[in-house]
Amino acid sequence: MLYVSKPPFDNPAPKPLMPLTRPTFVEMDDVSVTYGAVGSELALQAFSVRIATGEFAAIVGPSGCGKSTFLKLASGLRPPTAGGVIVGDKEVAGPLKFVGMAFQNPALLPWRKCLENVMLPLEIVEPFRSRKRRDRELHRARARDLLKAVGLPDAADRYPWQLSGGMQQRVALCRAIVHDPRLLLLDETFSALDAFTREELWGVVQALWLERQFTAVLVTHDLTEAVYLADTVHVVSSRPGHIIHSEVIDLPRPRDPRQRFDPGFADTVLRLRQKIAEARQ
Ligand SMILES: Nc1ncnc2c1ncn2[C@@H]1O[C@H](COP(=O)(O)OP(=O)(O)OP(=O)(O)O)[C@@H](O)[C@H]1O
Repeated sequence: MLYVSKPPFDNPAPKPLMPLTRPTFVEMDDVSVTYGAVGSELALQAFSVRIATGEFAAIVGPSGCGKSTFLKLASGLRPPTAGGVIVGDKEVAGPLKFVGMAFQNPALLPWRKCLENVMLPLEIVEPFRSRKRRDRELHRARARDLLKAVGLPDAADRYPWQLSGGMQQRVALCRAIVHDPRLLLLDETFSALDAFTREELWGVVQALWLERQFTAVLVTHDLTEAVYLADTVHVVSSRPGHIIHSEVIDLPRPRDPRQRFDPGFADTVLRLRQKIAEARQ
């Protein structure tokens, strides 16, 4: 059972802890990660977190506190040095097939048209891979439908370099979810975009998440983005990172970017900012 503080929108002070009843999907207990020789570069220490199935969680914290390291653990790209990492009821023992990832850089393959970029995971991840030849047209339709869903109906036959940065990031989001991942990891996915494009992409991600109901974890430096998108925001201490504050964001869905000007929203952002400032001291 996950215990987090209740949303504060009617009151600037955090409310007492309350239970979140959905089953846990990502669970880390007392995790440490050391890079290099033992003890030389301790990135995470005593890091514990629970993220519920279908939840949208955000991880925020000072630069270098271990946010990306957390994503490597959750995706199975890196084992913990100590402690346990359970995702989807199983101890993580290697890269997980049911994870989708989108990064700050869309990292699309420039020699492939957008449709073929979106289809890439279907060529790698089972069971799609084995059915690649037989289901080729179905896979193309799947990718094409996703491009339509994110507002890019005409991008399928264009190359990434023919699109704007925001359009490329939409294509990257399609690629991240085309294989129906149970867990979507977003590593500063919106941080290189201009303010308007970023807001548009928040809406795109929220709509995809509401429709498909995967578990999502967003790592970001943007507290407004975290409060706007997440059900729960976790604040990580400075290195070696561990969670020092967790807060439920109880705004109704679907959320509207205009809500960020509400006093309660601003109070929450300010409080999280204060927590990060304390973490840096
Ligand atoms: N491959 C590596 N080898 C050695 N040290 C590393 C490696 N990757 C990360 N680190 C160190 O581990 C710590 C945590 O890094 P990480 O990238 O997880 O932090 P972060 O919170 O995502 O940083 P930022 O907010 O700046 O992106 C940092 O001190 C970093 O220098």
